[in-house]
Amino acid sequence: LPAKDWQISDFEMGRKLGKGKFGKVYCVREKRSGFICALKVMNKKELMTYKVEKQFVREILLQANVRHINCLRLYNWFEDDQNVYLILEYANDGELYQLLKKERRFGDVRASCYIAQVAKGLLYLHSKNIIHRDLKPENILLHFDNQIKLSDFGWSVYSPGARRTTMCGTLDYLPPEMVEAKNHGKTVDVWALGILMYEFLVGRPPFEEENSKMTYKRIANVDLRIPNYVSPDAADLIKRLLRYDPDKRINLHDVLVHPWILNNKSRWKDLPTTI
Ligand SMILES: COc1ccc(/C=N/Nc2[nH]nc(C)c2C(=O)Nc2cccc(NC(C)=O)c2)cc1
Repeated sequence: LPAKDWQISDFEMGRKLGKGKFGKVYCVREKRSGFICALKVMNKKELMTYKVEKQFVREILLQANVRHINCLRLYNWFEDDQNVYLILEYANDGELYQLLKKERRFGDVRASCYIAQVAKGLLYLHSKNIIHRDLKPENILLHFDNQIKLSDFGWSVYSPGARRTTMCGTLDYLPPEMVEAKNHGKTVDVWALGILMYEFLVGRPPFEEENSKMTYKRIANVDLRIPNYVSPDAADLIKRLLRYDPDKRINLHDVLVHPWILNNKSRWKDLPTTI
């Protein structure tokens, strides 16, 4: 990363955007240039207790080299005695999760607009041998004009021979090969794209159960139930994404030319931008 040493006094602190897993995020303005960005402040002691320094280093190394319209930029980072700071791209409309909660579920036009951009972001990451591995509405940020930004690369891995890690938080997005602790590759993100698409259209992930044993079971059996209000094209793509066998899952290039994407593309420009 460029040598320029940043420090907290280089920034005017704006509103607190929210609390991430290991730190707080603020909207800030860089004093000299007036540039608006997001500053993620992570307490060093906390990082130590949670033993996530490795994850933090990984987040920096991976995201610093990521340059794609659908991936949130990490411009730089710096530290002082108490904290480490990530200087991140600012996405105006925040977590997609909030919009999904508000709307309950998305129609085909909005869902396909977002799924196409997530697929493009994943294609780019996979082309750089980065597997995201933690795709979920909370990790997707919205910018003007319904622009999607994949964020939170703390769980991503560089090498294709991805190490199996225990997932904190939701199990809903785990594919069978992770549930059965087999080795896994980029196709874990294709499975997660299927979960995300189902959640956009139905308002909840497909294998959600009140306890994790049940969720595991339903994932391992790909016990998929698609409500009949889901359009046939959408149902077809969901089934092609949520294939048990990773090698049988549709690839991300074919997602972008699937009828559900092509038939809705012309109406993306008419989508109201989230206020
Ligand atoms: C509470 O309403 C909100 C509306 C918009 C935002 C915008 N966040 N934008 C961001 N740009 N770059 C980064 C990194 C972020 C970010 O982390 N936002 C964030 C962090 C933690 C929680 C939330 N919460 C929500 C609702 O978006 C957003 C944040 C909060």
